[in-house]
Amino acid sequence: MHFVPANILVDSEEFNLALLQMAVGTSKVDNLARAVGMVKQAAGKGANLVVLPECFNSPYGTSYFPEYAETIPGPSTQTLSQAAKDNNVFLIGGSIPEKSSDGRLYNSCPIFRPDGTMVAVHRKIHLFDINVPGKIKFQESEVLSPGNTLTIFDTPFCHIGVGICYDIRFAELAQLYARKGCKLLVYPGAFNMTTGPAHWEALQRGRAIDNQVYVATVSPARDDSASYVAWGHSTIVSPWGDIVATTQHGEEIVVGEIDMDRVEEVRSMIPICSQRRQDLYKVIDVHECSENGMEDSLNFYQATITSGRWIEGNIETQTSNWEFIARFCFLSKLGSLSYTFEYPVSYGTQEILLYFDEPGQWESVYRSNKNCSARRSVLSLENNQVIALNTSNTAISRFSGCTVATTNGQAFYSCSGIRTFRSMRERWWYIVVARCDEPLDKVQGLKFYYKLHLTNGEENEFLQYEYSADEFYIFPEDMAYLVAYIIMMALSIVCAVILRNRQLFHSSYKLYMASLSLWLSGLILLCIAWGRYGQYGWQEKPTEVTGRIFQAASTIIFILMVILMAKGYTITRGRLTSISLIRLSIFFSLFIIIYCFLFIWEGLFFDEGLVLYYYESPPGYGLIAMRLVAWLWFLYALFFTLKHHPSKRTFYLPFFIIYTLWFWAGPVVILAAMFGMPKWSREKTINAVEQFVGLCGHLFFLILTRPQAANKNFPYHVKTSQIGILSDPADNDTITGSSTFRSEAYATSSPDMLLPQISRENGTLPPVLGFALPPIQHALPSAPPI
Ligand SMILES: O=C(O)CCC(=O)C(=O)O
Repeated sequence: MHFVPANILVDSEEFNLALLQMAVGTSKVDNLARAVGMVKQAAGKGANLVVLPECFNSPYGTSYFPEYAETIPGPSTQTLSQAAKDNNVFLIGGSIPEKSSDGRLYNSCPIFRPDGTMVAVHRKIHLFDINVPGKIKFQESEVLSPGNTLTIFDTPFCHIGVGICYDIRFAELAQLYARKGCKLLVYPGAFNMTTGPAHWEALQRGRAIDNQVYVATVSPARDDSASYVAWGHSTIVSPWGDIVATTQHGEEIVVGEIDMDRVEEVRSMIPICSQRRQDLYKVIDVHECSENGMEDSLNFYQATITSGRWIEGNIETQTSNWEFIARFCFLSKLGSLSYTFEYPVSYGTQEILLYFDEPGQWESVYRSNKNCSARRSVLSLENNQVIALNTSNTAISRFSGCTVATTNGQAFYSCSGIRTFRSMRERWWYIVVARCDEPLDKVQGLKFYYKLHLTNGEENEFLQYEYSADEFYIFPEDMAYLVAYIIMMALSIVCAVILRNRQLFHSSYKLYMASLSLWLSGLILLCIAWGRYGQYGWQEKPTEVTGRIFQAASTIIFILMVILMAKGYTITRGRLTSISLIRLSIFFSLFIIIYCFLFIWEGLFFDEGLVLYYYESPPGYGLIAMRLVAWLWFLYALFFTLKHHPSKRTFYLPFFIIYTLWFWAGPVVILAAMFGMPKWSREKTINAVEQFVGLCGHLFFLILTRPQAANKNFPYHVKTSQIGILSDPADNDTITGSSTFRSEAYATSSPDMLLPQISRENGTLPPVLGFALPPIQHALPSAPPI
């Protein structure tokens, strides 16, 4: 299996932590070699987790950072990755000056698993800018930029939160780490000879006692000749606040045992977690906070809000004790699910169940008749597919990150945690909340608030991080089409102006412009929706649906235009028969109604658990059928128009071929995608094809109707001002009747009356705005006077 939560390794209550208080010099190569040697020694001492100090590959100081900075991944992280792998240890790589792709510098801590994979990089969040007059002045922000994210990673032992040096002064960060389930906080640091003796140990013990977690700090060894003299004293403090292991300031490896039972013991003796007055104060991770945020988190509503890769909602059921809440497609070395759940303790133990897309898993339970226990039984506890949301110390509860809080006299479980997923191919995971141990005679249903954040890869991977893998590339696809459409819009406006000056700006061309504008507006909305989704992780459904409604309207108008032109409207005839108008009205009303049904169906009945595409629905099939009926109508109309006006075939032949392909391309690709394509590639493929088909439809129209002399297909040869004259309102209802233009209306043979601007020498129209209008093509018998 390629997609394992990181903590599937054998759970362990105790592990050995080694702090490498190493001497750092001016040679990066020597520093790296020294670090590798010390990692090996620490592993030899039985360490499972090894930590390097802040700035271990470069001297500490703002003047050194630009010179020593390198990219991540880069030479230093490659060396560390190999060291972690060679010694089979988790390795927290202290910190190194990092140069990012945009040229900014960060103080960054890379973290590695025992297989050498880099699982996270923590960029120092709080920059060390202080001024203690006469003692020390330091201004990291002169050269460094701050990181913007909290960093927690999974080990088989516990979740670990990471900060760098000055970060330890911020109690809120440590509180959030603890609330998110961390039982060990690690701070590579380099305090100095002023603040070191005064605060180093006190801060560390404070963070440990406040949060009842282990805290470890790791300093470089002291070098009195350096421009910045480090304090040393790397230390491990227990949740009780006592020193587990420490040292002086020389180079040394400090090893201490971390015992998870000690955390639970301290927490049960002094239960500050459950005594917290969250009704009076709260520490909030702002990235987790939507507009309503945590303030509403203890209110329970019937409604479920499911939006984007941040997913938030409240569920309360009367009888059901197994509720599907979200799905996500992972494809990365580092997918993650961060969760917050809150629910009344009186509801027993609710569990998170994680299913994946194998036949024996999701397919065997969703919409099946199995009861809750049978559905739960397909999951593997060893693979951490069940997370019991309570505070007990069993294997499935221990890492749930739950505490008990009391609000208005009612006790609530408040749980926050992270699970990681690694996946070599696109794989869906389905998240369910259930309560299967409930006695059958006393079904109470479920009641919980939830907030999930599902991500793929590293946070700086804008095109992937917030997107489910089935949605990768939709945003860049749409942006590329947007550029193409903006160019096409500009060209179309130029052509429209030329045609208008020539009095050839016909209704059919206006329909084209309307369709183009709607498509472009829809595309802009889609780009906004997908772009903001990628940036913030909240799917902007209303913007996206409005974009799609605009594009649906564009398609309907375009089909109307194509059928009208096939009927010869504005080309060989000036008006439509009343029967035609009635037929068109009925057909297009039906088209609009079916589109409305599609959007309503999608809003009300779309079943996320079945991974359907919105065309896989009765209205979706109805739309495909309508498109094919429209094509038959188009054929029929074209046949009669060509029969009566064969001279127009230079326009109608390419028109027929291109728009036949246009009518068929969408349905064929949609059906092929529905029946022959993996589910995770459908949405992006159909999106690309829909945009491409839309683009081709508009582009070919623009090409066929471009007002240039070289355009032999140009369809319009009657002025807009003459349509009224040429159409005889008294006449009705037949395609060949006098509602059609008389053939001479677009013939060269009546230049004086109909096309007075024609150059008498060569039969071409004079150029307008640099374009020359096409030559008149039809040499028909001389015209009777109108
Ligand atoms: O907070 C302090 O006193 C020292 C912090 C420091 O040295 C650092 O952030 O690198």
